[in-house]
Amino acid sequence: MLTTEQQAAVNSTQKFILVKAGAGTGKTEVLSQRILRLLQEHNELSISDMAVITFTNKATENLLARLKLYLYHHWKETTNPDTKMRFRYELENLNAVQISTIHKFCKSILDQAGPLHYPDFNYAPNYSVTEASTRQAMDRAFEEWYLEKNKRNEKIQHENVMPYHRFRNVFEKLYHMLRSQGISITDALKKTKAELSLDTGAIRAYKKELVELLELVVDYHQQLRYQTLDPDNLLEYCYKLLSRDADSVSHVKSAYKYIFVDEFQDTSLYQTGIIKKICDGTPESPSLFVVGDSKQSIYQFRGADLSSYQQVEKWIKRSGEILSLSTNFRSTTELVYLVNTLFERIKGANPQYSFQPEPLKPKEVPTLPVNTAEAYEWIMSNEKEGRTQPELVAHYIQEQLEAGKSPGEFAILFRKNYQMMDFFNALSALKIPCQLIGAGNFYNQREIVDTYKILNYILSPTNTVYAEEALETIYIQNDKEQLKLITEHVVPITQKRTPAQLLDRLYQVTNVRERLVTDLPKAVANLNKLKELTRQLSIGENIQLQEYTNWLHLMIASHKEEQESDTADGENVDAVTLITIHKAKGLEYPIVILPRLEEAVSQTVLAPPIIYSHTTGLEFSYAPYFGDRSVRINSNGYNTLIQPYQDELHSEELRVFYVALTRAEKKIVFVGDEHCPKKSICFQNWLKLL
Ligand SMILES: Nc1ncnc2c1ncn2[C@@H]1O[C@H](COP(=O)(O)OP(=O)(O)OP(=O)(O)O)[C@@H](O)[C@H]1O
Repeated sequence: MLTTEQQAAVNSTQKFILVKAGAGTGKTEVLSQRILRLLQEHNELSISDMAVITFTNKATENLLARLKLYLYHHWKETTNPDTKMRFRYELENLNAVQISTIHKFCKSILDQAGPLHYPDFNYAPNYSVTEASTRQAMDRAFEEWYLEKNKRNEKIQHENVMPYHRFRNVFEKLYHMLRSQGISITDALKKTKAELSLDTGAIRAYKKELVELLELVVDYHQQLRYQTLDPDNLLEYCYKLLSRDADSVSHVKSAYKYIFVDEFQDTSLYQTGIIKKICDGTPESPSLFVVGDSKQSIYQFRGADLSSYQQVEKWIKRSGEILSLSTNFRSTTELVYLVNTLFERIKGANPQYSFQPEPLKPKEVPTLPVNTAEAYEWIMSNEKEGRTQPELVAHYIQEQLEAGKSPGEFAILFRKNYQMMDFFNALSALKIPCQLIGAGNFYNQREIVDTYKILNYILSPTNTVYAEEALETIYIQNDKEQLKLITEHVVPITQKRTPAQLLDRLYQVTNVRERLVTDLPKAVANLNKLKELTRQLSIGENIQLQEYTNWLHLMIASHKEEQESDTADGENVDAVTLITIHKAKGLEYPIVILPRLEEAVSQTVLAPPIIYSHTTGLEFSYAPYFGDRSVRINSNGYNTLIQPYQDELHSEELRVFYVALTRAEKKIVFVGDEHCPKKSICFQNWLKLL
């Protein structure tokens, strides 16, 4: 039974509606019920008159399943033959209607309008969507720029602070960040150039190089984009198209009478722009129904922008209706109180974080004092002494299964993709049925990511960050002697061997395959596969280790989150689910296990060499590559930017943590380590506030 608040959202007759509410309060539920109500009340309406935008492929599946169920029930219950026929038709059409991610929605608009030829954006009739064009543009720009510098005998300032491959890496991240956040690169260049005239000496030289490279990359990317668009382009182009081409706007308006957006807190600047172009308040404008929770905005790295969400909120406040829901239907009273108390305290201790705790109401009013300790338990590892988290968790689940629980009740939620494999292997070793969601991609397996880390070390053995990262890998397993072997036997031959030969050498020197083959045969198979892929990659191309490492990085990064379909993921099987917190958004599980709570955001993420200021453009902080790395060269604006930047990163971590905790229906199992440093900003230390 819907609550009064929920009914208000389902039945509101306003044209623009925002439902703003915390986790588990039924936002997706009211969105689905509203669709059903509209179909029931308007005989002429079909679900194909609606566009439903979700955030991930997983969320699309989830919503489709709910709609299918409601349509089916209505079809079954109705006695009116016309209605029966209509609902049967709707059910059959459900898979063909526009229920999709924003990327697919934009693609459908571009496909309908294209091919197009504007001076700053165009695309071929048969364009494909891939990440490859960014890499190609980057390759060409770097190659050309370095050549040109050499030809003119000009010194490259960045060589003082980082080797070629690292510079490329840093630059690629910068370019991706600017584009995914919808920052106009023309503006970024203009602002940086304006500051450049105020800078002097080395700072000016560094900035000048960044500007030169950015201009080149943009130029090449523009040329390549005719045939291949990347996911960021889809949103950018769709926005530009709708801003300039009134016919395209009219076409979308006539195609849809209703637009629904789930998880609107993860909207980006472009997405907001697209929605506002379509739902512009004119009589032909489709109605808009959006649901969101600012506490669950966790896709900043892909361009999610809370200020865009807040703008839409203001706009809907003026032209429509804002509704809220307060009862959490997902979790037990103890869990609801736990979440309320914990986030209130974390925010109290860290007022600088952009996170507004809003207490949730439990579905049943408690009569006795609520004991939040019943909502969770702890598992403490001691990784240093070999009491590892994957093993402890696997044994915990085994005991629970012996006590009568079923595997399908458990979900292990991870902060990072690469953390999953060890747990999967530990569960498999105990023959516990388990399914990995969305991590079935080769390049994100731990052994491949570890190979990338080792290659970074081989390329820059004096870099302490790389050395630390290398120690943690499956190659080294914190054995400094192993690292020494690599330094002595692999580092000196980097120039003389192909990447495939170097991998072979690395495997031999570290004995990695022999050490892993019994416990992790799949990891060994993957390492062999990587070597074969590498061999094929170098055939016909004289590829150097630096380029190879860049390529590997791109493979890992571009498969990072769900850009591509992940519909092959198993549904409704009685198995323990292993999934990232990001992918679990919108989903729910009886018992949630949260491992690796002691892991903090890495220093490389917390202090990136280049960041962007909306007033002064690109700002940087570099440590000299040779010599004393503690003496940094910072551009004028970097120091004032970095603290708010880090606060924002930690705010996002807090939101990720909120999403994780609110997935649970009955219980949460926290998994931390006895050696978690007291001062580290991590989930484990936040939990001490309980
Ligand atoms: N009125 C209700 N009565 C019983 N159960 C409900 C009611 N409303 C929602 N639920 C259930 O509560 C759970 C959470 O609902 P839903 O997933 O729609 O919440 P949400 O606000 O979208 O959550 P999140 O923000 O975490 O994605 C679901 O299992 C849903 O079926």
